[in-house]
Amino acid sequence: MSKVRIYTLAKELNLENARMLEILDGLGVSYKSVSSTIEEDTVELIKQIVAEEGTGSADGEAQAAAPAESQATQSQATQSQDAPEQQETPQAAQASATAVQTRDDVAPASKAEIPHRAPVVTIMGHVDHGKTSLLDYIRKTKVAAKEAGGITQHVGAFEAQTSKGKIVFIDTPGHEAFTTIRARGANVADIAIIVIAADDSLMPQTREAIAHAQAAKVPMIIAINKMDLPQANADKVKTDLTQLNLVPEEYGGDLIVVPVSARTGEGVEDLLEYISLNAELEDLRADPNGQFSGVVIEGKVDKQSGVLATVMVQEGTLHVGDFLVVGENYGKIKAMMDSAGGRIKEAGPSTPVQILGFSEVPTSGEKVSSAKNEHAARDLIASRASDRRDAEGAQVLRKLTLEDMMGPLTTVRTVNLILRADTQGSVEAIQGILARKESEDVKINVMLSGIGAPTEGDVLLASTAEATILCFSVTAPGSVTKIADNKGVDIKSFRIIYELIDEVDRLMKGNVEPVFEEKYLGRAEVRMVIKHPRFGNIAGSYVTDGSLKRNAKAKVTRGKETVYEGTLVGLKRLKDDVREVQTGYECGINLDWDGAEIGDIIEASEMVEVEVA
Ligand SMILES: Nc1nc2c(ncn2[C@@H]2O[C@H](COP(=O)(O)OP(=O)(O)OP(=O)(O)O)[C@@H](O)[C@H]2O)c(=O)[nH]1
Repeated sequence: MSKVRIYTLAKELNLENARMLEILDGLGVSYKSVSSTIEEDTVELIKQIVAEEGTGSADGEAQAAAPAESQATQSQATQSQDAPEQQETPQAAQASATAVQTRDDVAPASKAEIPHRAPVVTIMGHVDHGKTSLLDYIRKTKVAAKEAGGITQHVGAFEAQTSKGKIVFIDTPGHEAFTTIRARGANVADIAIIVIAADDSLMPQTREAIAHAQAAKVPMIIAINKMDLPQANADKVKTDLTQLNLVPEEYGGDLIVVPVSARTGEGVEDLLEYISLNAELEDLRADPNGQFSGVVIEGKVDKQSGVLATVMVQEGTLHVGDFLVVGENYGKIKAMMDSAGGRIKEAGPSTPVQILGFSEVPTSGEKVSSAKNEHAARDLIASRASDRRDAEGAQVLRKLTLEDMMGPLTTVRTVNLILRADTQGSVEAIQGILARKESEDVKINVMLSGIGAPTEGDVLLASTAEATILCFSVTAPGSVTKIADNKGVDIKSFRIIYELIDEVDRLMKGNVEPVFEEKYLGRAEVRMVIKHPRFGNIAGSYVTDGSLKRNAKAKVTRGKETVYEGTLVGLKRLKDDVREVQTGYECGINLDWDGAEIGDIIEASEMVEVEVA
């Protein structure tokens, strides 16, 4: 045997994988991941280094006893730049103040001292490829049976105990759950397992699942399932993956591919081991003493208990009696159950808990925070409600700031696309042309391409990744268009390839240099000020030039001085709300400001996009 896998050697020498990679980096050895193989000479060299350092086997026991601690010390130097972020929490600040005196009863202070947490894993893949069976197998073999009761109900996640520690599985398979959570800005999963049946290889939903994981930048592990079947062909799956630019390790890439069978259990231990390895490399940490934050995995109404919500604790610790705030609702935790149905009093990071105490059913993906007491919970809700109102009111204003619309001009931009066409030939032809269009400033990212009409899944992906769906010779069914409209996703269909390419040009150009110009609309003179019980002051005005439009930018001048700049939030003509009032007419103007006085001039303008050649 001449070559050895990195993680096997790490195990043999009782070294953390991270440390092993450091040594390899120091030696200038290139590798793809911890499961890459290294030459025998290198192995010998590493053994010498470890022996000289006196790390590894010699003090292996100590390391094993405190892995978080040892890794912390090793990576302290590199991680210190991350530390300020963590130190901002009051707990952490307090901890750093006391850390010098005693280390025993002190809250973690810097990232390196924050304990590791269990990885949260999601399973995605094509229908019938075995997602549920795989989850069931893991649940059956890796979840400790509860002493009392024993009936585990579906709560949306479960904790598996493996030889490498705890792994938390989101047990709603499929990418809908994944995207719904992500669509709300939360990321729960640390690792995505993409299940591919060995007798079926890559299918449309496999591609979708891969695109979802890539869009979320969540590391993937491929599980080739149904290896027990005589027609299983793992090599075909691996070759097919390379066509998506996903290259398995044994072909020289860095994609981890594990053959498994959910029926016989073959390979499942390996899969769990790879998950733990990956988690170790990701260096997942969370502070159990920090400010609590979590995400709703699932919410439902139970006939007997009432509203039940499964929350994934991401940071801090939850206790029975804590007040929780979700959106603009709050609740007090009356009881907490772990995912196996046992009652618990507290729950730390990476723990899915079922909570009784919410009055409204929270939606998956909603973020959960805690409040000291009921009063603080109400305050938080009040401030959220007011922020929301401000945001709603400011929507028009926001449209007007160039930065918001364009972002910084100097960075490389990416146009995210989902491509749908009638045949594989068309897909390839379009992709070929698009590949030649990329420039230094604008990258084109075809997140997903497929044959046939766009699906609801495409729309979900497009909405989270801000992608445009381009169709060639296929059109979206009405149900999909409706969802796209709701989510603000553009679906564009073309019958001529070059029209589609023109659209891409437009998107690329739009992304690089949209230029906005302020266009004068008209002005009005304030003739009287009317106090309105609900809307504040209304400026009774006469339009002297051009026209005024609702939602236009407004500037109020008094003599030579500009006294206000903001938005014309409402326009009335004889008590009716109107969109526009022309010269020579009287109207009531509602600004988001109450200071207008008789004689003031209100000038309206709007920002318009200028075509760039
Ligand atoms: N032979 C064999 N059959 C399997 C294996 N895993 C799953 N199956 C079978 O494949 C079928 C589909 O399995 P499921 O676990 O329901 O697949 P799924 O991906 O969860 O399907 P959906 O929930 O419908 O998306 C079932 O009949 C399983 O018994 C396996 O490893 N070997």
